[in-house]
Amino acid sequence: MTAVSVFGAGSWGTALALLMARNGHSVALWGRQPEHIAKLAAARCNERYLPGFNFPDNLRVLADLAEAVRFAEVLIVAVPSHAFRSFLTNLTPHLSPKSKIAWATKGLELQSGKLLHQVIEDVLGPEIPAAVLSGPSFARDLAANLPTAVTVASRRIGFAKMLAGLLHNNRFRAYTTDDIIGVQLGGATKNVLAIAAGVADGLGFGANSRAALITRGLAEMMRLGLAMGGKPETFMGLAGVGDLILTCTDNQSRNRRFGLGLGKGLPRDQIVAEIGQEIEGIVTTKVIHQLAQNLGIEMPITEQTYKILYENLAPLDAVNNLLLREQKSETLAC
Ligand SMILES: NC(=O)C1=CN([C@@H]2O[C@H](COP(=O)(O)OP(=O)(O)OC[C@H]3O[C@@H](n4cnc5c(N)ncnc54)[C@H](OP(=O)(O)O)[C@@H]3O)[C@@H](O)[C@H]2O)C=CC1
Ligand SMILES: O=C(CO)COP(=O)(O)O
Repeated sequence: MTAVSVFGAGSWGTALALLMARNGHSVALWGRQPEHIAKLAAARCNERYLPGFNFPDNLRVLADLAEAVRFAEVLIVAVPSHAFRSFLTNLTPHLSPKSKIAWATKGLELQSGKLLHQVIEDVLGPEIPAAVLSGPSFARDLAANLPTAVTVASRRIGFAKMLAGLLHNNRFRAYTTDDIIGVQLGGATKNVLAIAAGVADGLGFGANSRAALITRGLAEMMRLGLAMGGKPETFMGLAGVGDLILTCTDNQSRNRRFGLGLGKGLPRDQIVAEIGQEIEGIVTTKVIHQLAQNLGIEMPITEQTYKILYENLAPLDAVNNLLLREQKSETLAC
């Protein structure tokens, strides 16, 4: 039995806390709003973000950050990417020399374009053991104990294995790798492509378009990922094509639903309000588009998604822009 603290009491933090508590570990789930945490404590369930799944006795909820850090050496961050650096800064004074940090956040830092392990190095230094968890995994499916497989990446493979061991059970497989860059870029880029897939479906373009978009989206993900130092096999694995397929094809995805709304012509504010949860791909589209420009990498689907989100391009015009591109070789373009 190991003590683990999970930070961020949204849908994903709650699902991960549930998983590890069900595995018999002693788990603390921290959230930033004392009123929200009081409701979780009273209901023994997260009615706001993950209704219908009761907390086991070995899952405690906390609103005190220092107490949550003291509770465990293994700390798992599940706050959105826009809050990542500020959250780490708040965490710093409470860490012990034995603290190990993992994150399940999918995204990059907007202002700097940095990967989140670089943000960890900036704020916590290079010595702290660090690992990322990613892959095709909707919070509700995990909470419902439906079979799920993910990837855990760390440059310290011993820590990756330890974390995978905390998560692993007969319904949840956690594979390990040292490709911390590829795993993060897969998880970030798929959210942009899920918005694009939603747009295509919202426009009523159907199954052929969706399959083409996923496949050419994977080519974009790989071009960027390889240029930034990720390994090809990572993009062909759970954290790459696995999560891309999941998020582009199932309406549990908030990024896909956001795109669906845009494709149907609904006002952006209305879609965001109706979803009522984090839509990481909105900010990530901006970051990935900037990275692609800086590195001179062709990412046409990302570019058109960027234009829809940030330059008011009509979704139909964005699709036409993609279809009207010059004819080219499929493999050379990758
Ligand atoms: N849901 C899923 O299926 C999966 C999500 N992820 C990733 O997990 C991350 C978290 O998303 P998810 O849980 O789904 O989002 P939700 O919208 O379900 O919850 C977001 C949570 O983050 C909290 N939060 C927001 N800002 C801050 C902050 N500044 N400091 C601390 N906490 C903050 C919110 O708190 P409050 O309620 O107080 O606003 C809320 O608890 C994202 O990067 C997402 O991509 C990864 C895999 C699966
Ligand atoms: O990352 C996820 C599943 O792997 C969740 O996707 P959304 O953030 O689009 O809901």
